[in-house]
Amino acid sequence: MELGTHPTFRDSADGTVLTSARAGDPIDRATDAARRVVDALLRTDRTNANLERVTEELDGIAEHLEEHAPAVAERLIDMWSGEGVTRHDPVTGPENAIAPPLVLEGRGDGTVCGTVTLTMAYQGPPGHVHGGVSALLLDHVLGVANAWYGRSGMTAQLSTRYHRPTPLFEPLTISGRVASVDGRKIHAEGDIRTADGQVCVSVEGLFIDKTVPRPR
Ligand SMILES: CCCCCCCC/C=C\CCCCCCCC(=O)SCCNC(=O)CCNC(=O)[C@H](O)C(C)(C)COP(=O)(O)OP(=O)(O)OC[C@H]1O[C@@H](n2cnc3c(N)ncnc32)[C@H](O)[C@@H]1OP(=O)(O)O
Repeated sequence: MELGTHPTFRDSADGTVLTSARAGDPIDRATDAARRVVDALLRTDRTNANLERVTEELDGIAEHLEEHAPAVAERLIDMWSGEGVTRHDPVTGPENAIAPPLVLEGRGDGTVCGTVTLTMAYQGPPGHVHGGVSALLLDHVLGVANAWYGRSGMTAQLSTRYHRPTPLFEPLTISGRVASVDGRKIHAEGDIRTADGQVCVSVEGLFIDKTVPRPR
């Protein structure tokens, strides 16, 4: 999706979903299964006697997928075309097992937001979200907020304030918006809140309008 075709708050309805739907496609179902494996590996008994067999089976699955994979250069072109843009990123991408995945909606006031519950794979301090993961989520949400506003840019600076530990296993609302634009400089801000509205993390980001060419 080129930015020119990306929905903005001026021409799209409040509540427009800005991320790719997690569909029933085989790739989305396989990626969901991979997320489940990551979580189960973190939770399973460390002395589970079947871990050798688990390793062999997972290696077998990886080998099968690799045998059916086109060259990286080819995939890099294909994944940046059409809806691909929002299918593979590490925050909202339904095809990326690293992504929670976060679903984002655009609001009529220019804000984008989404709710997500993070599990063990995203842990930093005991029972809480890793600070780098919070920064990753917010960086991306600000990027999508820029697109919803009608601009796009590279992150030049992301100032992050951690107000209180961010809980795992609880719904978190992540939101972002453009605060101001000054030529090529896009100032955006956002935060992560608990269900009762407590701010855990807030960010201010400076994005510089610059188009990085996509592989062709
Ligand atoms: C991504 C777009 C996708 C669009 C698709 C739309 C669909 C929407 C769907 C989904 C959204 C996806 C959302 C993704 C979000 C993720 C974003 C990232 O992860 S980005 C990767 C991490 N960031 C980098 O790798 C940057 C590395 N740095 C650079 O490339 C350059 O330094 C860059 C582009 C930031 C600036 O370089 P220069 O050469 O273009 O511009 P100069 O002249 O240096 O700066 C311009 C002005 O900005 C100031 N400036 C630059 N960097 C600054 C800084 N760090 N702090 C303060 N000011 C800075 C300068 O002082 C200058 O100001 P004066 O015009 O003189 O007033």
